[in-house]
Amino acid sequence: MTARVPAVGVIGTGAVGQTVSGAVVASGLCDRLLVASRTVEQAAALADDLGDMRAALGSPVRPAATEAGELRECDAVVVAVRARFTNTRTSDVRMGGAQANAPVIRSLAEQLVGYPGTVLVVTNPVDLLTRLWAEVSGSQRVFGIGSGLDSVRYRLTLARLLDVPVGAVAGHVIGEHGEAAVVCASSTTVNGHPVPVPLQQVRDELKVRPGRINAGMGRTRCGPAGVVASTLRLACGVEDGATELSAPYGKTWLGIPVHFTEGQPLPSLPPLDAAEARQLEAASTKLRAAYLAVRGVPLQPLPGRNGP
Ligand SMILES: NC(=O)c1ccc[n+]([C@@H]2O[C@H](COP(=O)([O-])OP(=O)(O)OC[C@H]3O[C@@H](n4cnc5c(N)ncnc54)[C@H](O)[C@@H]3O)[C@@H](O)[C@H]2O)c1
Repeated sequence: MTARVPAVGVIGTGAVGQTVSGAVVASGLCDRLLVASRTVEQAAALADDLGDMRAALGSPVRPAATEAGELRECDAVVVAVRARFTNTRTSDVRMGGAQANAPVIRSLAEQLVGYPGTVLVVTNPVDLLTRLWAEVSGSQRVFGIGSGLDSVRYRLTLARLLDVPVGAVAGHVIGEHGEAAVVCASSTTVNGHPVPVPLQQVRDELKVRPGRINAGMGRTRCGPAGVVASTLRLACGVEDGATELSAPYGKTWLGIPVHFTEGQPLPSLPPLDAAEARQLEAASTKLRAAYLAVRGVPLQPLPGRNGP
């Protein structure tokens, strides 16, 4: 196993990009952390701030600002960009970013065509935009962060409802990172034993939790950053294990468990009961249709230099 990864890149210096970068510096994952954003000023500012963190912690990670196209030398690149738009949706909220974010993802993926490292896409709607990045760039190791966060929230919620330690709970949320998420209750265990899952209470919490975090502090950032940081460790071969990632499945891309051994990914679907299998098929149908619209979004000039 690799002790420390040579270089990791982060594109986007907003809430998620900042928190991911801070987690990488604090954890000492890599030798160099290269950050890029819409403007060089944003990237330079984050690199300076991370430099302060590095000095305070004595971290080995050396941060530097760069441009997205220069990230080829990195072992892994995290994509946490967001176009400037106002999301007016009250349901299926993540889909609200499809038309605005697709041209940005397409443009960045074109700058990294054939990139051989791992790409972790965070930008929503993540299942569609991960697929878009993979198809535009032709890269083979492209995964989306989303179902891993849903699964962490599921295990936390179930542990609270059943009054057991979270580490005792094993279970997945797969499918779409959004309204069509599938809670794999039938294969969920506590200390290795099947348990009755209070599904409605779980679904209610999964639905309101992101909105509650957003309402309280503007954006969700620590949860996604934690999932990105742990996935970087798996994908870069620092440790073996599994997490739920958006990856090719059947005729679309959606969240499924992926097991990494020395950085090599192996997707594997958990056993599903009939209702869960139907829900997964519905998610797949929804994402296939939604992707057609995203793929048709033409490349537009990048947004101006004002704003986030
Ligand atoms: N998948 C998940 O689990 C999950 C969780 C939280 C957030 N998200 C998504 O992650 C994305 C980022 O969220 P955020 O809160 O950090 O957004 P944010 O608005 O705080 O930051 C977005 C960043 O992207 C940068 N950016 C915009 N256009 C760019 C371009 N062309 N090139 C480079 N950088 C560019 C902006 O300058 C800004 O630094 C959003 O789409 C959000 O919905 C996903």
